Amino acid sequence: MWRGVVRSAALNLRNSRRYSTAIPLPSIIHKRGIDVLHDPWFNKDTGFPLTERDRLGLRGLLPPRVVSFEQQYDRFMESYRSLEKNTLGQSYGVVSLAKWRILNRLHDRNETLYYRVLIDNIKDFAPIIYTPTVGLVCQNYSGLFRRPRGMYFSAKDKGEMMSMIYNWPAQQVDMIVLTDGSRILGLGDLGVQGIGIPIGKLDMYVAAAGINPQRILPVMLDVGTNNQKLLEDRLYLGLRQPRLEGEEYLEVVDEFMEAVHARWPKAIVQFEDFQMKWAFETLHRYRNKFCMFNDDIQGTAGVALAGLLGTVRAQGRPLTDFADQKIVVVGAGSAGLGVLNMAIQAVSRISGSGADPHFFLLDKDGLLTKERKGIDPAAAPFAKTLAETEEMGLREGASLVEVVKKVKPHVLLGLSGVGGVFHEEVLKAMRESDSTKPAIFAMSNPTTKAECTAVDAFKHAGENIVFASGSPFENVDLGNGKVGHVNQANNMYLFPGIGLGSLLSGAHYISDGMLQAAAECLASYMKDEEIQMGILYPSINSIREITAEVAAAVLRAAIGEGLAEGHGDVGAKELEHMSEGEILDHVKHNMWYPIYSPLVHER
Ligand SMILES: NC(=O)C1=CN([C@@H]2O[C@H](COP(=O)(O)OP(=O)(O)OC[C@H]3O[C@@H](n4cnc5c(N)ncnc54)[C@H](O)[C@@H]3O)[C@@H](O)[C@H]2O)C=CC1
Ligand SMILES: CC(=O)C(=O)O
Ligand SMILES: [Mg+2]
Repeated sequence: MWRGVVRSAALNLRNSRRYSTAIPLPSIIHKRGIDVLHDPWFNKDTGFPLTERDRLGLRGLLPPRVVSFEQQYDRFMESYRSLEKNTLGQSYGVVSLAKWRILNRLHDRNETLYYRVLIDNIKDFAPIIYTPTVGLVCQNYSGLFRRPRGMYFSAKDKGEMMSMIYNWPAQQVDMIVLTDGSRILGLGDLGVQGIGIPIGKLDMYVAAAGINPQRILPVMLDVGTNNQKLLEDRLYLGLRQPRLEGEEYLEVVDEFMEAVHARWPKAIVQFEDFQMKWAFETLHRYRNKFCMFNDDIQGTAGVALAGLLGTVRAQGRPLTDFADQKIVVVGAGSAGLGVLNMAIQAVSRISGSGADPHFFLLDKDGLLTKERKGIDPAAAPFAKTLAETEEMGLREGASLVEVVKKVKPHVLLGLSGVGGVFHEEVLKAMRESDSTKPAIFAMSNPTTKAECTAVDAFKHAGENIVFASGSPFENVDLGNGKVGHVNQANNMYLFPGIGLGSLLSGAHYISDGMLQAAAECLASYMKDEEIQMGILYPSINSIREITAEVAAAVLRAAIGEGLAEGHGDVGAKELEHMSEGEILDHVKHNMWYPIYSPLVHER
């Protein structure tokens, strides 16, 4: 048994060494003695070789035996597997928080080992450090809090941010994920507790894009919360005040962006889980000024578009038929509108025609039409005209069931944040779809907010559907050896590559062309045989490979548009002269891989 564990771990180590440099370069450290053991960036626990123990003043501070990295790895995995065994039969919440705790303790102690186990076991661990468990962690963050991670800028820090940013210990930061906690997954306003999302997203950056963990920065902008329960919670760790609004709010975000830009002008800032009004407002405000993007609007759009194009291929039709697909989008928020924007642009590109009438958008009040009172300006361009709805026998505010029955859509796509909104009647109505392979995308997170479960989708909508969800579900056993494949339609397939490609390009801003290149790369990644089997996205086990491809596509687009200025010692001219293959190699070469590097002490 034990030998088996060792063998498979060794295999994993070999497999994932693909993007590593053969001999690790030394890392300069300014600490000695016990401080080294307490620094998770440099700590190797019992793995410090004797010579290094001498050099860093560690002799006597550790038990005498030197344990190899592989042995440390196996020891952790054994503890993890026993925890799994010991918590069998307990509730989802108890088990997943226990798993999160054991990983979090390793994260806090030894980042090199943490990221290695994460990379090698990404399928098992992504659901813990990312959706769905990260949602539960955010909901319980104030109680779970032990050690800080990332930075917190609050409404009380106005006027101080330019100096505060220098409190961060790293010289260089490449990637920042920023939230104000106002719309955490489908869980609503979680205030300061939303910091779990930037932490989880940046873990995915390290695992998928190989961003060096010493160069990432999770950030919480605490401008208050409108969540009454949190305001009354005695453990709540954030500001106890209602959210700032209007100019007061924007002044805080402006000051933060200026401070980041002043210290790290080339850092990429990913906006994450902002409520819709601020998601769109900040994107418009900063996108030409800073190298930033909004993952919920732009990352999600690319992943959804890749899935939508996949469903056309799954029907055995050419991509030009995308323009004929009838798509019902449920949720007119930042994610749903982002998807519609990108899908409509894709229709124009593919078919050469203008805006397309085959998209139907619903929000909490049903079908959106031009008749809607007080329609949000961002949603207005997608509202149906009276003539269009009358032609379909529909009306303003028609229910989802009515819309599905009348439209017979090829695709039903949920980004509503409402669990179970694709109920039995809706799913059964999808059996009358005009598609030979109707597609159901239940993209809301976490699992409790998915518009339907995978089992219900295959049970009610039929076995010939293509199914995707934002959080992972197991494949569905359809009997007689048949399997209903579950895809994970999550922006994790794009944001790491968008971030890495943009970083290596050194572009001043992230253009539509760079984002489109990312989506197209993902869309063309899967082979026809896989698509025929309903597999629209790569396995999460190959997330490092797909991320390298996406990053290379983004970098190529930046070079093509003349936006690339280069990064580090590779300048614009060198990038321009690289072939496609060389660009991909350049990306891979820049992906950090967790191995212990020799530590050299400098005063
Ligand atoms: N799978 C993925 O990669 C991603 C998933 N999401 C998920 O999408 C969900 C929505 O995110 P945002 O658009 O940013 O939120 P949002 O709050 O901006 O928008 C939610 C929209 O859903 C609508 N809605 C609420 N109840 C509804 C109902 N019963 N029927 C139809 N529509 C209803 C609202 O009116 C609103 O238009 C969240 O659960 C989030 O986790 C978001 C980004 C990426
Ligand atoms: C995946 C993601 O970004 C969200 O659910 O908000
Ligand atoms: Mg998000």
